[in-house]
Amino acid sequence: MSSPATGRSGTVKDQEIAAEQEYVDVAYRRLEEMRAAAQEMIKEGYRQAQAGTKGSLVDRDAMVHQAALRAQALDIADDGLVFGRLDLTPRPLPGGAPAGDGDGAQAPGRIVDGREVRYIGRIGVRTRDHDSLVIDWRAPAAEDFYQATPEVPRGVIRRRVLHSRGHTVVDLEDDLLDPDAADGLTVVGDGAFLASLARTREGAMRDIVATIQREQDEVIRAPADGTVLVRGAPGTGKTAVALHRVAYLLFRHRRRFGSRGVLVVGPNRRFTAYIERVLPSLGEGSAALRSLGDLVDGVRATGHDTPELARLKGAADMARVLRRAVADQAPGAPGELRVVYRGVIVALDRPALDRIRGDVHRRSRGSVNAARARAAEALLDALWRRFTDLGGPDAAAQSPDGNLELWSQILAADGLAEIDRQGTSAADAPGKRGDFDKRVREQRAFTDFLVAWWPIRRPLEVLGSLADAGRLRRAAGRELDRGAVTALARSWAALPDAVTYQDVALLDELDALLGPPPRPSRRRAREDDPYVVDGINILTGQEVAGDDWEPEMQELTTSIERIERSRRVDDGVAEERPEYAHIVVDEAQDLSPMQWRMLGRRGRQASWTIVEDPAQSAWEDLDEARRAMEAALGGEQRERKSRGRRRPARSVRHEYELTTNYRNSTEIAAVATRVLAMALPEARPARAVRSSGIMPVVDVVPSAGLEAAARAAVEELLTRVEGTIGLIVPLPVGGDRWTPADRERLAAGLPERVQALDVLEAKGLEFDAAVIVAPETIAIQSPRGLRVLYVAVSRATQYLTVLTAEPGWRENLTS
Ligand SMILES: Nc1ncnc2c1ncn2[C@@H]1O[C@H](COP(=O)(O)OP(=O)(O)OP(=O)(O)O)[C@@H](O)[C@H]1O
Repeated sequence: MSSPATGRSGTVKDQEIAAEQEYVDVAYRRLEEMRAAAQEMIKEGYRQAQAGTKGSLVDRDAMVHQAALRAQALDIADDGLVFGRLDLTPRPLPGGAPAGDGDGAQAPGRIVDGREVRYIGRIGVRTRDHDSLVIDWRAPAAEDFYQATPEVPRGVIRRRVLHSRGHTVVDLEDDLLDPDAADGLTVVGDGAFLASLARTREGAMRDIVATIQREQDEVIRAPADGTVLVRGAPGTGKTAVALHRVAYLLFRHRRRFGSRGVLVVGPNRRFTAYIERVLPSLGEGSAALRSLGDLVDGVRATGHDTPELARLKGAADMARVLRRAVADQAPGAPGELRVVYRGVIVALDRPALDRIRGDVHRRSRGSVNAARARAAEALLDALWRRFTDLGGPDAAAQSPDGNLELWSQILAADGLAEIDRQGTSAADAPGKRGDFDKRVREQRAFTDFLVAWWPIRRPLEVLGSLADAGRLRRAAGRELDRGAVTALARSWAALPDAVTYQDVALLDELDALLGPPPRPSRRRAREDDPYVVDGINILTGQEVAGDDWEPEMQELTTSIERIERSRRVDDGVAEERPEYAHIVVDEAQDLSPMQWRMLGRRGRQASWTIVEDPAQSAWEDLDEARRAMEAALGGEQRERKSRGRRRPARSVRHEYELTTNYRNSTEIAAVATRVLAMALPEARPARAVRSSGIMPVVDVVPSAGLEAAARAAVEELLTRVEGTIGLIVPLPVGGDRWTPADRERLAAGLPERVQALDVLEAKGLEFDAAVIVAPETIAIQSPRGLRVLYVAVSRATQYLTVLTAEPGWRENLTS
């Protein structure tokens, strides 16, 4: 029989802790040796470099890089290396479970007293003889730790969680899964897991490796292909699970995901700052973590649009508007082209030029900037046609030099460059197309026109040009009404200084339409290249290399540096848009169609993990966003193509629902459930598991006194909680109250652990205590106001204070 020691015998527990400490000490000693070996490898790499040959530099590069990664992973494991122990009925591992690339993937445990014992930890640790000391939590042999239940024990008799501080085991908690097989096993525990949920929040999310629950583990270990779609109410661990899944994928499929990269996308910068420590604490520093406002290199969103503007900017229609904007002529483009050929003036007027522009655009979608050469050829075609219509070839044949002098003067008077006279007397087939093209291309009148008429455009400049309401109206088509045009044009007057989160998706769309700026030309400057003017190739806008051009000798770099270099920023536009092997999208219910398009371009070959709670969505037309999501995942197309055939791996969908709320106390969850019932009567709330005995407070105060009451509530809470406090206010819609300046004033002089934020900024975050101001305002600020309020009231772990100016809201929230 097992000897339950819970609550009765501190001594038994102390003995158990001491025994575990001995084992943990052995693991740490071995970890120390492994760290020393990694350091030795780094030194060895540098020693090899001293040989100085290229080959040894490459070896050094690889060796130092690998060793540095290893050393980093070992350092990270230093805190709480071992956190779990399984005692199992001995049995073979499920045959041939694929081993990961990492340590300890298939390590069996040790046999002790007829039972198999496995220790689970942050990384795999083996003895010098390759016996397993600690199994990596992501390895197949660790699955039982998370998956076993009393109903399906999977051979597990006892599961033990070790709580440590640094290298010291401070507490234990056991689950007895198979009492019949537990003879002689001690079982201790006092609800440490639930207690850990009530811990103080320090403002940054922490990893949950030691306490991942079964339904969460299923998501973490879900297949690597296709799309994993995770739904769950606030606090069910969606974000935590998504991040642990990244660590799992990188461990089990290091080659596939490590080299092509994993992108984690969160709604805003505050959120990415909140979660940024989780992956490094799991030893994974290689995933790119970006907010929706930081996905385009060289651009940084500085604020949010009002819900109304956000809806306009996020709608799928905007893609058509931008396509038309790109096809419109650039600001300052000349309206007429005049060249002289052998004494004949040939001109194209605005309508003719517009037709040419339209034609070239139709053929150059996605590469508008690179189409300047095509535009030049189209202009030459049109000029030639015009010239032949004028009977030019005959005239030119009769009078090779014509009245060149006269036309030079006319051009100069118009501010156009003088034509180059050199070679004009050459008589090679005057009046023929080849001669015509050559001589026209040589004229500054032509080349200067080309540069101004088909400029290399940048996304920020194009979007900024739409601050001109006339220009935006031309691009708007039927997609935008008058009011929308005015509102949007006004919002873009702030560019390029104030880019919003929604603007970033539009900039990415524009970048995709414009294409990258033409590649630097490696063509040598040739005397006879008509498009090289003053050492610049005007088709590409790049300086042309001279005769002394040599391929650059690049210093050998680590692979990380090379990746960085390939994503270098040029003038606010990424040279190459990075594509990823896996993309994690958090708070996906809030992505607009335009944002989905932006992500789709980064994951054309990717598998996806999408995490969402439709009940928290601030987006009005979920169907439109859903269609955009499907398009981003490539689902729609592939479904059609694969009809009747096996679905390709990429389009496979795995759906999961998380059902337990680990954040809110049951008392706070009850308030959230009331708001959910108002927002979405048919929705199912998650089950909260921890009751605190602390009742939420709803106070009614006059509207004018809300700020003072909020300040007082925060000051009071500061005396009650040690951790973070969120002061959550309505959006600054209308612009006269709850502005960023107001929020700053509200938090002025308060400690850093108090954050004053608007309801949308609070998405995904959590606090020990939250003060929600004016729920009545939040609820009506946007068509989805009640869902936004639901987000706000589900942020706190311990204390919730709501301040309202409407007495009815006390009832709404509490009775
Ligand atoms: N298995 C677990 N063990 C310990 N803590 C957990 C566990 N699962 C979740 N948590 C904690 O619960 C809290 C909520 O998790 P998380 O923020 O991931 O939830 P969410 O579903 O993303 O919430 P929201 O929808 O509000 O963004 C976090 O503090 C997280 O660390």
